[in-house]
Amino acid sequence: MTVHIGAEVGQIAETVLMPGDPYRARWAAETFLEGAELVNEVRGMLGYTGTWRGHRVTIQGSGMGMPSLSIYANELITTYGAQTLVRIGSCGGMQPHVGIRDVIIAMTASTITSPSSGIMRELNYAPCADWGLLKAAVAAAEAKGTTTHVGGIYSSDVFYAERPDLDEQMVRHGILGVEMEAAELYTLAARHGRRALAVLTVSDHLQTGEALPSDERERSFGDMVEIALHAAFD
Ligand SMILES: Nc1nc(Cl)c2ncn([C@@H]3O[C@H](CO)[C@@H](O)[C@H]3O)c2n1
Repeated sequence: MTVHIGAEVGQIAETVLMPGDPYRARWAAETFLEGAELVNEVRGMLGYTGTWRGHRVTIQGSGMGMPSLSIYANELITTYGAQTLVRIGSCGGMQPHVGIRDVIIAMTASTITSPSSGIMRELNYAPCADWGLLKAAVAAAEAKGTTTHVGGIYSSDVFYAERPDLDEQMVRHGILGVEMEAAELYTLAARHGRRALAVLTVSDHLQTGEALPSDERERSFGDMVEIALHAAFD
């Protein structure tokens, strides 16, 4: 066990899906995994391990924001030997052609700052997804007929942003959506030679103000989880 994860070493699979919301970890485990067992509930950040099509998978909540994700990703990588980490979560759409319910597969993740900014100092490091995971995720999404967008996203430190000038530059430069975890996940995976990807459902839209009705969120998130599982194992 670690400071923040109560599982025994061996109870966490080499492949880990990381939703921000621990209750979504429980829902995804109950919906997609066989033999799912609760392996973590420290601080209520639920984690489950089971199998999908015979493949061992852990679904572990990351919490909201890069500092929280950094804690769980570091411990999953360094103590439990996680090799593949796929963030599954929601994001806000930032382009007119990106609709709510669409899925964004994040090639890169821009930030103003991240937990790794301190060691990067003046280096403008470019966090990017694992190509093999990204390629498999796109193939799975196309096979499912899910409307998908592949490109750059923005990992913000705030949900209640107050920088319309930044939003303008991000939209101008093609940023597809905003969330709060992927950039640090990609950076940590690169640091430790692991594979990482973020598969996101557009739940809100910053331009149109549209939001996914709560009763639709579950089904939309189901497509995202399936894409993430295929990405990891196909
Ligand atoms: N900044 C931000 N903005 C919008 Cl429009 C979001 N839509 C979903 N999220 C994600 O959902 C949580 C915030 O509700 C965070 O974990 C974040 O990754 C968003 N985060």
